[in-house]
Amino acid sequence: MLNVLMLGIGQCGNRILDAVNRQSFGGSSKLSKYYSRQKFPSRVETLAINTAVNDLKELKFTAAKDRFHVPNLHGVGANRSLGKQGFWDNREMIMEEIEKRGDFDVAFVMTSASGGTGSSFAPLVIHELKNRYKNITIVAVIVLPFREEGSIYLQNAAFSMRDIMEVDCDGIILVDNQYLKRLSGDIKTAYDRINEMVAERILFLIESLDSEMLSVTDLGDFKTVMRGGLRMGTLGFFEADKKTPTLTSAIEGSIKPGGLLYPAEVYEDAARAMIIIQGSREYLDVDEITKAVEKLSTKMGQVFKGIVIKKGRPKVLSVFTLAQVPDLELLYSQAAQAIQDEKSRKTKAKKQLDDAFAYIEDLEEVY
Ligand SMILES: Nc1nc2c(ncn2[C@@H]2O[C@H](COP(=O)(O)OP(=O)(O)OP(=O)(O)O)[C@@H](O)[C@H]2O)c(=O)[nH]1
Repeated sequence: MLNVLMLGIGQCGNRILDAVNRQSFGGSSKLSKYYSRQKFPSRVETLAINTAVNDLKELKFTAAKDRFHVPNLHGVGANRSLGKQGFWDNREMIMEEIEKRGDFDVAFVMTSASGGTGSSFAPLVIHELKNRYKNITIVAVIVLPFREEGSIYLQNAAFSMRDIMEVDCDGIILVDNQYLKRLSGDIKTAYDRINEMVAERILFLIESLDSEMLSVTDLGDFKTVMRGGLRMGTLGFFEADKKTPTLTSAIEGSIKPGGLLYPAEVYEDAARAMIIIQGSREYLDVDEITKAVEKLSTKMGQVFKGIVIKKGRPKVLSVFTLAQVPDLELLYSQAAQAIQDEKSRKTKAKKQLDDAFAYIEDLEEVY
């Protein structure tokens, strides 16, 4: 049995974790957490961490014991320097809260890249986890901002992603708000929908890694995929319905833009992949699956496949890492421009104030 840790840090991370808990309680009743046990296949511990107590209060499906407020802080207002300081000041308390939950094989650390709390805590937490749990696999689930959210969010995203790569995280699963905002007109519904999509995919992955598979993929394979290419990638998903003509088209559907959490030309850009198919035995033709996956392997290099017998029409999850991420490069160039603009705005404002003060430089107040 896998021991899984799921951390949701900052508001965005907390909300995704709440969506995970909602789905794993198997219902939408606000009261479900009081009387039902989570339906995880593995031993899964969830913990929401935040500097803002109100963000934690807003959660509906995460038990009170799984919400940790870093004391004496009230959010860090998108300031990553304050966030890092907040983590260092409370490091032992935060890590104890995690460690008292026992040993773990794999951790998912979920956060936005662009706020203050999650984006500054996540790399530091990952670093601490790597030191304290020697064999743990750590995958960060990182939400990129809408590009029009402002210069501070953009610069935070750029620096926090670099910090996460530097702490030797096993891999990053990218979720792009900008790419996914097409799912809904208003922002609240878009958030909910995005969070549900992430939760559904991560739960599917955990369940599959811990299932008796007809064809096996395990945590080791997952780690190999995540460490491929740039060590960053994303997840795709496809649920077959009556209109899906073949299993092959369901597998191909899982790497099409509609099911991805981050824009990628999978055939062109993927470095390694893992395709997991779940469904009733009558739908799962192993030869067909093998052929479809082999076809993908010729384009992508290594592709692991997993087949899980589970009642229902086929559902396919694709996990892949990328060898190139042109969209991310664009985000970095936008961030660099935003930092320059911010700097020159500051210099200009300071000069204007200095010029104003210069008028009274040699004068005294007269009464
Ligand atoms: N997908 C998704 N994105 C969210 C959600 N809530 C906030 N975001 C995004 O997260 C970014 C802001 O980060 P937050 O998570 O709110 O910030 P934080 O880590 O709590 O840090 P501070 O508020 O600065 O202390 C923005 O890019 C938002 O668009 C959510 O529920 N879902």
